[in-house]
Amino acid sequence: MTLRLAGPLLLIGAGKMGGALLEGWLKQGLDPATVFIQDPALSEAMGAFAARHGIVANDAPELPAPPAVILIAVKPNVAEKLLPEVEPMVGETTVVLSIAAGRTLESLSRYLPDTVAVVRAMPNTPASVGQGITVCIANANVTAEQRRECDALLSAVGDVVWVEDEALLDPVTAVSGSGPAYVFLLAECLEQAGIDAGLSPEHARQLRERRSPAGALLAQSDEDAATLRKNVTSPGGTTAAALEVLMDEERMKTLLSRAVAAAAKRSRELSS
Ligand SMILES: NC(=O)C1=CN([C@@H]2O[C@H](COP(=O)(O)OP(=O)(O)OC[C@H]3O[C@@H](n4cnc5c(N)ncnc54)[C@H](OP(=O)(O)O)[C@@H]3O)[C@@H](O)[C@H]2O)C=CC1
Ligand SMILES: O=C(O)[C@@H]1CCC=N1
Repeated sequence: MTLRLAGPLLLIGAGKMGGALLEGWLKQGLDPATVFIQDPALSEAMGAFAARHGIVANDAPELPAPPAVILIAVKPNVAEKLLPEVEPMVGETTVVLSIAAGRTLESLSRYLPDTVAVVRAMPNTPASVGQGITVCIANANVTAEQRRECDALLSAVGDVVWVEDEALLDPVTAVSGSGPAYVFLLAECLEQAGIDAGLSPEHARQLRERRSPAGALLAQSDEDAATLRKNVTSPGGTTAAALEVLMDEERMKTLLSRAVAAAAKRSRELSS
């Protein structure tokens, strides 16, 4: 189904995540004429992307009507400073949708009138290929229609989960928001390890590029990750030798637990 909103979409901050979402929405048929980008420091690539699609992008785009959705996709510290500027753009039916890590509903609402509808969401960059996951929470002003619009936008680029407990957003940020970076780090490390083991950089890269089907298998299989891992591991074989290094004394598990705990802690710090 083609993605449509009841009014314009104002994207404030078209960087890596805002850009990834926009790419996903256009792929899902969102009319670029309804999208406006406000970003004083648009990258050359995003500027060219916007121009190619005929999207108005500057530091103060003129909108034909109050926006249905104002998407705040700037860094968390910028989001806070920006909110007083956002206030005059909010129309009667506008919902302010923020993806800023750690920015709570309370801190987002602080600079807006009490009646403004605000949704806090945590997406991830696989949204650009329609395979993201976003976890959201709405404040009490969000109407069923506004929730439907946010849901439509976010489900156009992947799965959407609504929660009632805002504290969940910290571990969600640590696992799914930041999670793609851990997978990319693994890919980087594997590529380098291949080179260290004697592969040419070209071969190591080629083999890395072929690894994404493992993600597809994990997504499509009825088996859990541990079973899929065991399916690769022949007793006494090569995988077992590698996993002994990674899993000895729960090394990998401990390292990832520490990494996720550090990210969740940082998310909580950003809210204060
Ligand atoms: N990247 C990710 O995977 C995810 C990011 N997020 C959240 O999304 C938000 C954006 O992150 P990300 O896309 O990575 O960051 P980026 O820095 O890539 O994007 C932010 C963009 O906003 C611009 N900007 C700065 N000030 C303003 C302003 N006053 N008005 C409008 N635009 C402005 C930035 O310019 P400049 O570069 O000059 O500062 C940049 O182009 C963050 O709050 C982050 O927590 C959430 C989930 C995942
Ligand atoms: O690194 C960050 O703070 C943001 C939030 C999740 C992914 N990127």
